[in-house]
Amino acid sequence: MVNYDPDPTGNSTSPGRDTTPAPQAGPAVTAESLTVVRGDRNALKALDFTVPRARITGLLGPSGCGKSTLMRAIVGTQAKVTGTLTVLGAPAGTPALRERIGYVTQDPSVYQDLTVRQNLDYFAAVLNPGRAHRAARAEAVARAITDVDLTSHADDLAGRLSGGQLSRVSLAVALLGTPELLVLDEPTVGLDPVLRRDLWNLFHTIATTRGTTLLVSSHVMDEAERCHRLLLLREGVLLAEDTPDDLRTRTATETVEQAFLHLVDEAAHPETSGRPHHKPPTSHPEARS
Ligand SMILES: Nc1ncnc2c1ncn2[C@@H]1O[C@H](COP(=O)(O)OP(=O)(O)OP(=O)(O)O)[C@@H](O)[C@H]1O
Repeated sequence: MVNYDPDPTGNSTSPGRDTTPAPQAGPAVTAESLTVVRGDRNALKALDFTVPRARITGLLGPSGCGKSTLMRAIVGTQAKVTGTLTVLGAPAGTPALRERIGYVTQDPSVYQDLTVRQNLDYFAAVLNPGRAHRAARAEAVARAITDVDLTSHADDLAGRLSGGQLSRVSLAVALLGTPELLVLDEPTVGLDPVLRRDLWNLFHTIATTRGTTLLVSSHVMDEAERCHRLLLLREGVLLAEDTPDDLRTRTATETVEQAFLHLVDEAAHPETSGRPHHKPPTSHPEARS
């Protein structure tokens, strides 16, 4: 443990040519020898990586590889973290970081018996209380509802929304505070292809126009193509930290999924490393669309 606060209670969405303005400062997240113990095993094993500012970094890997654990460490809710983890210039878990980070977990955290707008009004009031901020709150709520495309459901009870709609309400809550870092744990699970595309478009808009850093986890490998950078994780080990293009080039593969499988094989059989897989293997069992 070096700098982690142990008690944190306190139509294409592909990035293609990267036209995002250059980030102004150092990385949003820097990890050195980041290790997390969960139960009797290491869920994350001595990870070194950075997350650049104002970009979308995809955190990809199969179920159970440690994606949520890594996100929890970054937002400061994970116990038994060792190594160095610096977030927006401060040790992860520092209380002052809370209002600078938006975190959406896999479980929608909204009140089922309130409407979408009432939920957002409530969280806006918690973030920015007082009569003097009423107009600013109303503006923030209206913008967040538009951002996640829930205008037509604004007055529906959250308890009557679909899973995908509910997760968009959670995202809207996270957007209320205009966070510098947005950490999204599998935000597109259960969404139809149109909504997934729209959400990825939104992520790009947020990164490009607001300069927000996004860390987005997924185990759907084709979503990797929509990220500026990737962290590929397997069994708590970082297999790669690269752009999708460079990853494909260096593994001589055509898709990030093939690149992932190449790296898995390479890690298992280092003696054959350097021998690229030209032929795509059958679909990875964890990949789903
Ligand atoms: N509460 C817990 N206690 C002990 N071990 C846990 C706990 N939660 C998760 N783990 C273990 O930590 C490892 C990483 O889990 P994690 O939830 O971070 O994976 P993930 O990549 O986010 O998976 P998924 O894609 O299924 O959400 C797994 O081996 C898991 O079994």
